[in-house]
Amino acid sequence: MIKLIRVRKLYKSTEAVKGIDMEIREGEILGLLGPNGAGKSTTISIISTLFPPTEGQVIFEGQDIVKNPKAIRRLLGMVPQEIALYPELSAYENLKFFGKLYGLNGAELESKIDEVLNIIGMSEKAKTPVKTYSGGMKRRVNIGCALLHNPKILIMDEPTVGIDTQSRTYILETVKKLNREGMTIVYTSHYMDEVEYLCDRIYIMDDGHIIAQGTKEELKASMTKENTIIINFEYINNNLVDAIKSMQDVKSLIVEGDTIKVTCEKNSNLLQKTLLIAQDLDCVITSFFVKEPTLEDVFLSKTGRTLRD
Ligand SMILES: Nc1ncnc2c1ncn2[C@@H]1O[C@H](COP(=O)(O)OP(=O)(O)OP(=O)(O)O)[C@@H](O)[C@H]1O
Repeated sequence: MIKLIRVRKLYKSTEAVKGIDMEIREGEILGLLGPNGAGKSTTISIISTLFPPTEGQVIFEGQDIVKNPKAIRRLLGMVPQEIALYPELSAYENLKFFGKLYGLNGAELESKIDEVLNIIGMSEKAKTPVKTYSGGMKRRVNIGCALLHNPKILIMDEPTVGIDTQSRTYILETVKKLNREGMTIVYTSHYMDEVEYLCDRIYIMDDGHIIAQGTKEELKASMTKENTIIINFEYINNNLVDAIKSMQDVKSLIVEGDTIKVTCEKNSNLLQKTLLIAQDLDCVITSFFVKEPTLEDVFLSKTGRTLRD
């Protein structure tokens, strides 16, 4: 649907995006995951034609939108990171203002505002000034403004930063629902769990580069040759710890209270062997599980840093 080809963006001396290739496919929720300053906002601003790249092409249905931004503008909804609302006006009045900017009027505008208020769950508070809303409610109205003109593609820049859990859940479910109804969504975040929950495919960005891409399953499978097993015992003794440590393929072992956390080579049958050792030493296991790698682990393995560093 949209292809970025060797896109680069310089702000004076800062190279924010360093020659990236990216594809957005029709009907998907695409995630851009990366820490602050990775280049996510710059990338989606270029896709939204807010400004052109310094170099590179952005192709939408055969047309280079760097040269012809109008080819995509009416089809895009952009939810900016900053709240862009008039605080003295109500949700209804803000939506009316933005709807008119999109060329909507009269009964069509009124019915669209009703529909959007319903989608964002703000019908009851529609007539109260925005300045009295919680952060989460403001974010929801911010999203509503981008939905008025029925965009085919919705681009969201960290839409859940600094809000309460209830609004966050509401926003995530709204994104899923919009996508189920056919909207293509580009979702940027530095929250790994949100991207993991929502997105079909993910690009992980860092320092202006794409450092990994794929479905979450592909990303996790590609990053690790290790498994982490967590075993809780009724009681741990030194013999048990020594016996587990001495097994081949054990890479690290951490004891925390009556819990042992073992990292080992993938497919090394360590869990079975550990269970046998515990049985031999009469150590009672109360529970155990194999920890799945997370997207945080992917980022860590590629950069040596956590997403929050
Ligand atoms: N208008 C600007 N002028 C100069 N430098 C900028 C400008 N906008 C962004 N940058 C720099 O470009 C780099 C990428 O920023 P960008 O906002 O695209 O990253 P991001 O991943 O979206 O992070 P954040 O979540 O903090 O916005 C950063 O080093 C940032 O300081």
